[in-house]
Amino acid sequence: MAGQETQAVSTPRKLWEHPNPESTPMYQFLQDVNRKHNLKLKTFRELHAWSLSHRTAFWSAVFEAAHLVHEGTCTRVVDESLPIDAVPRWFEGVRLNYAENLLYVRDPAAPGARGVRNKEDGRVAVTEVREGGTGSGPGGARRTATYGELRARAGEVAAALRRKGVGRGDRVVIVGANSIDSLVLWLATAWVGAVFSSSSTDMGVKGILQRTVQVNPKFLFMDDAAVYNGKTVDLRDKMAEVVAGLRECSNFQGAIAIPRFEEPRDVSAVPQAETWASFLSAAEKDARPEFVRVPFHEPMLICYSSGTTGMPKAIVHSVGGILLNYFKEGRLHEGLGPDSVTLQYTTTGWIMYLASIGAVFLGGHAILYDGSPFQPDPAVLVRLAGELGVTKLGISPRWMFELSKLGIRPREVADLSRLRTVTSTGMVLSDQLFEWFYDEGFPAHVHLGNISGGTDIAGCFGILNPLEPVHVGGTQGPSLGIHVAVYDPAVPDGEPGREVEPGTPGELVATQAFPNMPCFFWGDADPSGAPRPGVAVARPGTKYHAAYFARFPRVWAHGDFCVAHPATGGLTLLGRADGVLNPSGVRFGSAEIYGVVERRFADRVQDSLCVGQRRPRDADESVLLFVLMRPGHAFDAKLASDIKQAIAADLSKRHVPKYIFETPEIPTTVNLKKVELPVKQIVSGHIIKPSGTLANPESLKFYYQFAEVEKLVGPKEKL
Ligand SMILES: CC(=O)CC(=O)O
Repeated sequence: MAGQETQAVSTPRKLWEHPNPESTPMYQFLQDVNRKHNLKLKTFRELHAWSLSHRTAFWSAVFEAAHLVHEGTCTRVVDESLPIDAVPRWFEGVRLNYAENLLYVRDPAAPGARGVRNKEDGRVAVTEVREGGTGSGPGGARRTATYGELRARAGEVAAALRRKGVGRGDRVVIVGANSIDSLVLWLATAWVGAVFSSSSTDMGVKGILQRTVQVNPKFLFMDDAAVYNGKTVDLRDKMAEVVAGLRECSNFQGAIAIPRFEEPRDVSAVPQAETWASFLSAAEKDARPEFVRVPFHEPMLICYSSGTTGMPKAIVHSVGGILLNYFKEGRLHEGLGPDSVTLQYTTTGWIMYLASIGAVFLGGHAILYDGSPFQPDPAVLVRLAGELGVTKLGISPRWMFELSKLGIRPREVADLSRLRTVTSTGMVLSDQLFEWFYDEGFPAHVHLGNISGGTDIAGCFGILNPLEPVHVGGTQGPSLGIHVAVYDPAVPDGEPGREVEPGTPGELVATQAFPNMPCFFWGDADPSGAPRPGVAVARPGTKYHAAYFARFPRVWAHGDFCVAHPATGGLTLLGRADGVLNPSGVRFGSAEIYGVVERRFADRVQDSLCVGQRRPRDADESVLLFVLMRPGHAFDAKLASDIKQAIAADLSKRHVPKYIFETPEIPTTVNLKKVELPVKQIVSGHIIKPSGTLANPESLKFYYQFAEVEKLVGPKEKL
């Protein structure tokens, strides 16, 4: 597809459709809406259109279907007259608690005043699998917790937090694994009305502090060790450095070391640190505290944008927004429920951590995996999915790519008969991986859901739905209740945007408010810190507005470049908007180039990075493509020329990069997303300060020489 030209309207290959759509929660929800509102909606698209034109009715229906444990009476669902940049409040008058909703269900008939009953005590809620604990390798571990155990443990930690003075609005941070202990801490933090924030143990100290200092936490919890890629890492030195960095935080009271193995490590040499056991012992006899139910729009979770060039944004999400949106996505779009067994591969430092534990909210069983997805071998997650009867696997295109290159066919590795859904996010899912998934990878009955959204909305703009088929390429379509549109990228910043026709690429925007917009950025709205009990929550400030509303007035610009398919209505992501390539005025996404390299050269090229170069002296933008070779394969002029020819043939001559070079390393975030923006800035002549979010900041040094690319170009275009 070329730049701003319109795509030919041919329907891509159909890969999957639901054998019995009427059995799905999405269909049942549609019928409920029809009954209640005397409507005759038939299709997902009709339901989606209604969800936009009747926002109050739609979100009320989601609220009712979710059976949220709450108190208070909703005085207004939302002021529909407010534009999205007013960041309207939702469900005013409703108070609720995140942990309570994960551990209990609403039951007005239950005895007692709270109108709730336990989620079944004996049912397994979570299974933690540490790398190596998959039945095939030594040294690993598995643990499970039932709903009863989770409730007891979270209650005990909540009591300890209360005793230490942690309450509504205080921040508690963890640097920990995707483990039961981390989940227990999250539940306990939410239990007392405090705000939770997590980072992964593989982040560098600078990255952890760039995130954590911003939110001025009362306590840091940190694992005392980690396992990754077959290695055990002692984290006590890192803990000491993080504690030292947190001393500048006025609220900070100390660190608690969580034992990652049976035997806790001695942390007596870490200043201001105590063990998990000593932290808990102080509150041993305390009664489990009452849940602190907070207003719907009050903060529950802080996550961070990757901030590949500057400080990460500390994005604050509300308790109500998270719960309601997760019900909409998990239950309606993905069909999850009490019978579900989910495995979302993620660290605690990525927004997918929320999805990783989401099954607990819906009464299901969440598998928490900690470690490399390729240890002891690349089929490990497939075997685990078969063995534990996983019904939904959440994974990334990178994982599928590696399996496809290694010739691993998941359907031949394990019994995947119980698997219903595989979701993929983190990067653009190429067309060839869609085809691989059904032709070679997974059983035909599995629903492949390409999803896209992100940390900013703790959810998705483009998502799967069971009422429409899956075709090659893109997400199936928009998420209910979110008015997604594609705007003309040629409109200058700050000027009113205009929608482009389906088939024409542009910037992904949302035009109407939705409940899972962030409440504010920490430190942006209210530098003094937390909301105080009884005081209204802070409102978004200038950084928030600059992040989303500066591009087009009164419209949320998400920073993604995408195209809506004219025939299927699917939404295909083409890359980040700030990475859009624009040589000679032709705009296209880097994902289009990656698709060709992946499709045609994956046997030799492991990965690639494509950026635009525009220095002050340049009249036009040049496109630079960097390729990372697979071990044992050499880069040469012939390969560069073959890649150029393939891009010309598959896309157009105007897509062909001006230069192709070999690179020794591609910069990525700790969540393994490759990052283009710092490289784009570097090759355009800027000196940048790498953010602590990068997994390999040193890799950026290589790219500075390309600011003077003309001096480097030899006959082979190779360094
Ligand atoms: C849902 C997502 O979009 C997750 C991410 O890649 O940030």
